[in-house]
Amino acid sequence: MSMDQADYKIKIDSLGKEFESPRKNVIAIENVSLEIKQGEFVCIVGPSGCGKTTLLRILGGFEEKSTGTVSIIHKDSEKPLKSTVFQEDSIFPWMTVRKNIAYGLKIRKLPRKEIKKITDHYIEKIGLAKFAESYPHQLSGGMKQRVSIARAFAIDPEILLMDEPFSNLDEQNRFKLQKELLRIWEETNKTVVFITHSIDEAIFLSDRVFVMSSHPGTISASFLVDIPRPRTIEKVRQSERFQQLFGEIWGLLKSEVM
Ligand SMILES: Nc1ncnc2c1ncn2[C@@H]1O[C@H](COP(=O)(O)OP(=O)(O)OP(=O)(O)O)[C@@H](O)[C@H]1O
Repeated sequence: MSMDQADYKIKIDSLGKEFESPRKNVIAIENVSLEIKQGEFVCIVGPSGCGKTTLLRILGGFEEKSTGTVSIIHKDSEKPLKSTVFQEDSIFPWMTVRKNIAYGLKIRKLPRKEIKKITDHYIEKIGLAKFAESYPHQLSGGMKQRVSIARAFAIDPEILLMDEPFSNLDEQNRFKLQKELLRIWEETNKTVVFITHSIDEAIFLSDRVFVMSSHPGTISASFLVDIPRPRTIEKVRQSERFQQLFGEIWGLLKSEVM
C-alpha cells in the first residue's frame, strides 16, 4: 500500500516484548494490535505494570520489540516524526525556558528568525511569557511540564508520545495543563498517544481510549469517546456519556486493580 492510501498513522500488529533477565524473563506485553488514525488523540489506560510504558517506548524507538510489527507513516521527511514527553520533567536545567523550547529547532538548523517566531509562539501559548528568561529551578512543577510540552510541539513532530506527563501535578494544575494541551492539539492536527492512570483524564482528552490488562500485558478493549469538542472538564464530567464510559472502563479495570 502506498503511504497516501494508508488510513492509519500508526499500525501495531501482534506486538510483543520480553525482557530477558538471568533469573526469569518477563513478558511485558503480548499480542498487542491496534491502529491509530492521523490526527487522532488516543489514551492508553491500564493497571500498574501492564506494559503501557513499554509500548510507548517501543513506539518512541527507545526499546526494541521482540515480536510483531509497528508501522508508522512519516509524511514529511523534512520534519521529525515523533517527540516524547515523559512523566518527570526532562528539560535542561542549565537552559532558560526560551532556550529549552528553541533547542530542538537549533538542532534542526532552522533560521534564527524562524526559531524566534516559533519559540515566542509557544512561550505565549503556555503562558510563560514572563518567565522566558527564567531557569527551570525558578519554576514550579506545572510550569516545567508546560515547557516540556511546548518543546515537544515546537519541533513540529507528526506524532506526540506522552507518558503520564501530568501525574506528578496537583489536580488544579492538571486540569489547566489538560486544557492547554487540548487547545494546542486542536490547532495542530497531530497524532497523540497519551498514557495515563486516570480514567477521567483519558476520557476528557481523547478520541479513543484503549484499555490494557496485565498478565499478559495486552489491549483488552477500546472505547470511542464521542463527546463533542471543544471540551471543558465541567461539561464533560456532567455528561451522561462520560458517566457511562467511566463506568464501563472502571468495570474492566476494577477486577485487576482490586
Ligand atoms: N528494562 C526492563 N527489564 C526488565 N523488566 C522490565 C523492564 N522494563 C519493564 N519491565 C517489566 O515489564 C512489565 C511492564 O512494565 P511497564 O513499565 O511497561 O508497565 P506500566 O504499565 O507502564 O507500569 P506503570 O503504570 O506502573 O508505570 C513490568 O512487569 C516490568 O517490571
